[in-house]
Amino acid sequence: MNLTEQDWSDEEQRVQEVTAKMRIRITGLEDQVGKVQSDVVEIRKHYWDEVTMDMSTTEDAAESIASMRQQAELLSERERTHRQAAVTLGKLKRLVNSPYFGRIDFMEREERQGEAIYLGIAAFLNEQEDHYLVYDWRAPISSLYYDYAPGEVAFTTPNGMVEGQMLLKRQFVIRDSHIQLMFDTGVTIGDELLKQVLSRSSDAQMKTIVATIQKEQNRIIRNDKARMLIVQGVAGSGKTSAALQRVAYLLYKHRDQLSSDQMVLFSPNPLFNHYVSTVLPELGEENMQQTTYLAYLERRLGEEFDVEDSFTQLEFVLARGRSSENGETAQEHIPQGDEECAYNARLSGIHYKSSMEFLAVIHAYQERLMHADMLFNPIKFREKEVLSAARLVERFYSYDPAIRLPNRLELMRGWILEQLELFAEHQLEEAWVEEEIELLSSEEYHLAYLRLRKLERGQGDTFDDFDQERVLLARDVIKEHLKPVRNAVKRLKFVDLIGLYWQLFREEIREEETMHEMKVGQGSSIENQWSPIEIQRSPEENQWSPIENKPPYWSAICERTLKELAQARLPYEDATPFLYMMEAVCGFQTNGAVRHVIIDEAQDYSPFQLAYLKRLFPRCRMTALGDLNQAIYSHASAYSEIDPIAALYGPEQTEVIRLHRSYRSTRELVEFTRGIVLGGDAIEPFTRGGAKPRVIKVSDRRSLHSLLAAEIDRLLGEGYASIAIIAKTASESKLAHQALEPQLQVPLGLITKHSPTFESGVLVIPSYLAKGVEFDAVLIYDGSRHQYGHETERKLFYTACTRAMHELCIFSLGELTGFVGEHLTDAYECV
Ligand SMILES: Nc1ncnc2c1ncn2[C@@H]1O[C@H](COP(=O)(O)OP(=O)(O)OP(=O)(O)O)[C@@H](O)[C@H]1O
Repeated sequence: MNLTEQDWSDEEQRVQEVTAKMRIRITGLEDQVGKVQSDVVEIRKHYWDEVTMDMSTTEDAAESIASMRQQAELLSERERTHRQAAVTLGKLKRLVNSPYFGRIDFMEREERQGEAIYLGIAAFLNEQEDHYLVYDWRAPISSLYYDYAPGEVAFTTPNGMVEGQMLLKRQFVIRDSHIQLMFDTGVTIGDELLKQVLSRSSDAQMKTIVATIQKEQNRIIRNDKARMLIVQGVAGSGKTSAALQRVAYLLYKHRDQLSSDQMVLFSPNPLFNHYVSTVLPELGEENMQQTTYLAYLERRLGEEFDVEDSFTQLEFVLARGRSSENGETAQEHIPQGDEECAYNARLSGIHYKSSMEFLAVIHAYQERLMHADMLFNPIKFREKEVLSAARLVERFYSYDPAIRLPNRLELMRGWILEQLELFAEHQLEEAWVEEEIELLSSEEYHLAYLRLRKLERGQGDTFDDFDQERVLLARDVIKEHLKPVRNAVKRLKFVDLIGLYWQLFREEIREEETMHEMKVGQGSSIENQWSPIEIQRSPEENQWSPIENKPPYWSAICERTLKELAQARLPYEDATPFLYMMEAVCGFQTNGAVRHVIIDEAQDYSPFQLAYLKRLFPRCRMTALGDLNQAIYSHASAYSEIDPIAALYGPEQTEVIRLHRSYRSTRELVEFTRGIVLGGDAIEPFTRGGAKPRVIKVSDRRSLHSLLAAEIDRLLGEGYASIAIIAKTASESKLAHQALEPQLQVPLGLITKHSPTFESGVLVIPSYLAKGVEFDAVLIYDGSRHQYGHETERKLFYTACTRAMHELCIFSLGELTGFVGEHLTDAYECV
């Protein structure tokens, strides 16, 4: 389809006309924003001058309040107008540079003439506001651009389906208000433009893809039906991109009911949060809430526990077989004997505690606690028991057994607070109270005296001041000292949650590990006490355990769990089950305000974690984006066969969309990386060509570092802006950074799990932190069999290699990893 000179000139003229109108609108809006801004300043400055305050009579007071309200309303109306005008101005300023990227000529059925529809990142109307010069890419009619080639087409509007013919489809690249590229296309979105976009240099921030959204990605973006939308997409297939455009789409479509703070994105790490944070603002939308699952766990459990993060857990798992990563030749270290047992036990524990089976165990346990086995911390005050744990248990089971656990605890809370009141009365004559009163300052005495006078008012002179004052002060002292206990009771700290979790693993506890040795603390408040009592049970009851099918290494799992708990440490695999059990007992915390939850890298969540999130956000729709080939954690993945995750809301409410085409990397890179994983044949490369990956074998670390430095120089010389040296672990990254930094002419960044952001340039990054992000060139620090030898490391290696957009180079200290099998010999160059 050849474009004529006339076409170019007509389109260029239209761009000039439209952008001229935009400029006029911008000038008008700038004036308006300036004026409203000064109105706001003026109103604020003279706020009280305009308000008449007179409280002498009821009428005057009412009038004063009305005048105050009027002034406040005026201010907030002006502020709102200012905000709206500023937002529109921002959008127009972005539009004027590149007003649109696509055109479709659509002729509705029964009509005789087509209409040219121009699509941009925001809508723009003519002066009379009765005709769109530019349509928003999210408008119903715009879906034609993404879903169809010219021919018979249809789109859905709130009033039903509209059918017709697409007569023309044209794509533009417009910069600085001039057309740079323009072509007509016969396919949905022409590959030419996409190729051009993808061959750009990568950035430390993700870009919007609205001009080149692919048909299958559009299905994700515009899906409005599924309660649970699961996307299984290969590396680089645009899952994150589609998810972000989806957020923008939903905010547009439901703009009257949905705001950005009702949408939450769960990212793999804080670095990623920063990486995606500019996409929505670029589209003129506010960012949704962004968090990580880890940050959530930390918020809920961090006060009481040292919660392990997922990266530390992963580092533990990856440490298999490596005792030293610092030496010239790292020693192969195979765990032996007890050490091996401990390693395997942890793996088995990680797997089991993340499974739906363990979730079912907690449900069964919850049922059990309705009738037996509940544990409480005794209520203590000044080292003495006010209420023993046995007394609390007795009280708990005296309530109607049909009452749910959280409601029963609610009743318990009220009862304990009453008991504390009675207890306080009995303390009035205690010697410690007298001692505390003597230590009070004269100011506190004086305050007590004033309060006493107030109490005595109107009661004659019958009081004995001295006695009354003493009682008053004593009450104050007791109240103050009991405050932490009362607060702890209000927060349900009398429930022995640690003991309850421990009880799940109790059978295997060895005799000599008595309760006393396991106490967490010795403080005087119930907050830091852990002293569960033994409950008298019949022998049959004692044998009860909710865990029927015990996983391998069960007794070692129990032992480890107990030891960690005793030190107030919560391994990552225990954090979610603990939280779930805690809420099953004390009541689930839910967030009903959030309407959309987007989970990126969903394959890294266990079925258990997703079940927890479902509970946490009961009114939300979920979008889960993942790739089983990038499941790097040892726990069961919610994405294994997609079954566990699909079962979450049931088949009627679930939709699965698969993306097979990879856009990030060149065809050569995809042809190589897909050979690393099993079933990789289904991964389709996009037709952007480049150099084959290179493999460089070295015999020692010294040559590794000098060859790496030379490769970095070469890549910088080629003009690549972002180059990552991907090491397997944090310690390997540190080692690489230390060795390479002195050899480079440019700054070398080191990314750790604490890094909040990253910039373009050259950096060293551990493999698991590179998830979700991309670089122009990737250098695998050591892709040897020694580093990537175990089957569980295959996906980590694949994830690292798939971060590259244009170039990939694998260095290997010794024999190359077996994941690059013989079938791939032709797919790379050996240097
Ligand atoms: N339709 C598109 N138009 C332009 N670029 C695209 C398109 N789809 C994807 N891309 C680009 O491909 C790259 C990979 O996209 P993205 O990070 O969203 O993929 P992903 O599936 O989340 O990857 P991974 O699972 O490997 O992290 C990005 O640079 C993105 O901009």
